[in-house]
Parts: sequence; structure tokens; C-alpha cells
Amino acid sequence: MKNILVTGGAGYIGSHICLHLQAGGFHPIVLDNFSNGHRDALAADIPVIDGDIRDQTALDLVFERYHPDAVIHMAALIEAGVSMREPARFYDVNTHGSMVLLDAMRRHDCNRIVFSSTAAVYGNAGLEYLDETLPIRPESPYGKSKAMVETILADYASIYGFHALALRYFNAAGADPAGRAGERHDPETHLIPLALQAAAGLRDGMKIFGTDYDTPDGTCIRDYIHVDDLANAHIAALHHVIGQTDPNFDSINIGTGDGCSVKDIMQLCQDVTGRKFAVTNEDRRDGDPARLIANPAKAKAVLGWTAKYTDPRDIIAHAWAYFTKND
Ligand SMILES: NC(=O)c1ccc[n+]([C@@H]2O[C@H](COP(=O)([O-])OP(=O)(O)OC[C@H]3O[C@@H](n4cnc5c(N)ncnc54)[C@H](O)[C@@H]3O)[C@@H](O)[C@H]2O)c1
Ligand SMILES: O=c1ccn([C@@H]2O[C@H](COP(=O)(O)OP(=O)(O)O[C@H]3O[C@H](CO)[C@@H](O)[C@H](O)[C@H]3O)[C@@H](O)[C@H]2O)c(=O)[nH]1
Repeated sequence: MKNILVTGGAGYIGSHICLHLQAGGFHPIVLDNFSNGHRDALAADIPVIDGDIRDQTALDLVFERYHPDAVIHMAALIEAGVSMREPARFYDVNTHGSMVLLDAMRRHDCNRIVFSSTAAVYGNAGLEYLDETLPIRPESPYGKSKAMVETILADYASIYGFHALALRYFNAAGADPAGRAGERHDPETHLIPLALQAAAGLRDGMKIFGTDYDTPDGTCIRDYIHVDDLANAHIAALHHVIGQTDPNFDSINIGTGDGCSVKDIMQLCQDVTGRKFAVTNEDRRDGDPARLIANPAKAKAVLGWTAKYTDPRDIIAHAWAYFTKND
């Protein structure tokens, strides 16, 4: 059984990936500093180290004890909007933290890594679909902090012989279809969980950040990808980097290929939950690209992966089921 170090594994996406790793015959070991994660989001038999990716000593202990065969590196600060006000924290955790981790991997002869990148690296490309051949132009320090890690990984592949794959996720949403895990950010900033809180009467209503974008209804468009599909993509990615003979770096989009506007999501959340809530228009949020929709063809070609959940109603329904069970 292969040992897989999952940094940030106690977070939203990480906890779903751990479920899939265990089901897929891997042995996850989680390193998380619990700045945004939950111990009870993980099965009791998963070793969990409460530590920071910027802490060389903590990393040395983990590598010496568990000798991971590969790393899934998810630990990061995640909110593009916050990064517009506090860039230093994002470069420190996301970029510098990744370098400390990569150097621990080198010290301990572990050179296979799947990295959580983001659609935010594309910025405002002005195109209908985004594919991996486009030049990247991130708008926010968050997107830039991730783009820098992609650049570093490319050099570590060509110079140090790493096998590295960056998965550029579009907007993760939903919850484990069996209800074992879900999204629990506090404070919450993501669109769908906030709308579900509004549907449940836990907040007064929803604000739409920007209605004057160059999109059909004026609100931002995103490609919402089910967290269960995202977790499956990681299993495929892991098999890919573990099976690779020659060192390599590559970036692959993980999305559905379809987009929903903020207004679409407001309506769908009210339809799926059967509850109405107030929606008001606000100014734009800094750092938001108008439109992010994946061309998912490369994921299919290279990893044999495609999204199973293509109807956003299913994504919202799973998130709502988890929310109503746990709140
Ligand atoms: N949620 C999305 O839509 C989305 C989209 C694209 C990319 N991503 C990327 O996916 C990854 C996971 O995102 P998420 O939504 O699950 O976020 P999350 O905040 O739920 O998970 C991140 C985890 O990393 C941990 N962490 C943060 N800083 C750390 C540090 N210095 N050392 C150790 N652990 C640390 C947090 O405690 C948390 O458990 C992130 O890298 C994020 O940038 C997320
Ligand atoms: O109360 C709200 C919250 C969000 N939005 C809008 O909804 C869209 C989606 O926002 P959000 O759910 O916060 O996600 P993103 O800012 O698109 O970022 C997510 O998706 C990115 C990939 O596209 C990841 O890299 C990030 O980590 C992840 O937070 C954006 O246009 C926001 O302006 C609102 O209008 N009102």
C-alpha cells in the first residue's frame, strides 16, 4: 500500500480526497495546521500531524516516519478576494510554504507530487473556454502565488527530476454524495455555501458582487465542479505521476466545461432547497475574473478523467443534504 502525504488534508477538498485515497487502496497521511481544517473530517485511522508546511522540522519528522511515495499538496490560503488585501500571507504560505515542502521532498528522496493549482492562474483571458496552452495571467496575489509554484515545479522536474502534476481546479462545490464530508469554512466566503446559509435563514440574504461584467446577465461566470469528481481526478493524477518513468511537469484543468453565472446559482439554490431568500446587488469584489470555464479535454486525454456531475442542481443538492444534516 502506498503512503501518500496529503498537506491540507483536513480541509474541504482534502477530506474528500482522503475518502477516495482509502477507497482506492492508498494510505493517506495528513499534515495540516488546522487554520481552516477539521480533525473530525478525517477517518480515525488516518495519521494526522498538526504541523505547518513552512516548518522544516515537522516535515523531516513526517518524511522520516512515513516515507511517503508521493505528495498531494493542498495546504494553502484559498480566498482570492482576501489576497487582494493581504498578499504577504498568501506568498508566504502558498509560495514559500511550497518551497519548504519541495525541499523536504528532495532531502527525503520523494519526487512525485500532485499540486492544487487553480483556474485563477488564467485571470481575465476574455475567452469562452480556458485551455492549458494559454499564457497564464493571474489577477490576484492568490492566483500569482499558485502560478509561481507551477513555475517552480517545472524547474524541479527538469533540473531535479521531479514528476509533478498541477491540477488547475475550477470552483469546487458540493459534498460527499454519501454525506461523510462537506464544506465547513468559517468564516464562509464561497458562493454556494453562503446561498445555502441564506436558504436556511442563517443569514439575511445574498449579495451579488458585480452586475456590470461583460457576461450575458452581467454577473461572473464560474465552472462549478463537484468535490467528488475533484477527488476522483486526484486518484487518476496520483496513478499518473506514480506510473511515470521520465521526470515531467504538466498542468491540467479540472472542470466540467460548463459555466453558471452568480445569478444562475442564486436561482438554482432557491429551486433546489425550495426556500426563497433576498438577493441584492453590490459592487464588484476586487480580483474576480469575469469568466472561468474549463476546456476539460486534456484531463480526459491524459488522465482518462471526466466530470460525472454535470448538472449543478446535483452539486447543490449534495451540499444542501450535508448542510441540513450537520447544521
Ligand atoms: N475550493 C476551491 O474552489 C478551490 C479551487 C481551486 C483550487 N483550490 C485549492 O485547493 C486546495 C484546497 O482548498 P480547500 O477549498 O479544500 O481549502 P481549505 O481551506 O478547506 O483547505 C486547506 C487546508 O490547508 C490547511 N493549511 C493552510 N495553511 C497551512 C499551512 N501553512 N500548513 C499546513 N496546513 C495548512 C488548512 O488548515 C486547511 O485544512 C487549496 O490549495 C486551494 O488553493 C481550491
Ligand atoms: O457572497 C458572494 C460570494 C461570491 N460571489 C461571487 O461568486 C463568484 C464565485 O466566488 P467564490 O465562491 O468566492 O469563488 P472564487 O472567488 O471564484 O474562488 C474559488 O474558486 C477558485 C477557482 O476558480 C479557487 O482558486 C479559489 O480558491 C476558490 O475560493 C465570484 O464571482 C464572486 O464575486 C458573490 O457574488 N457573492
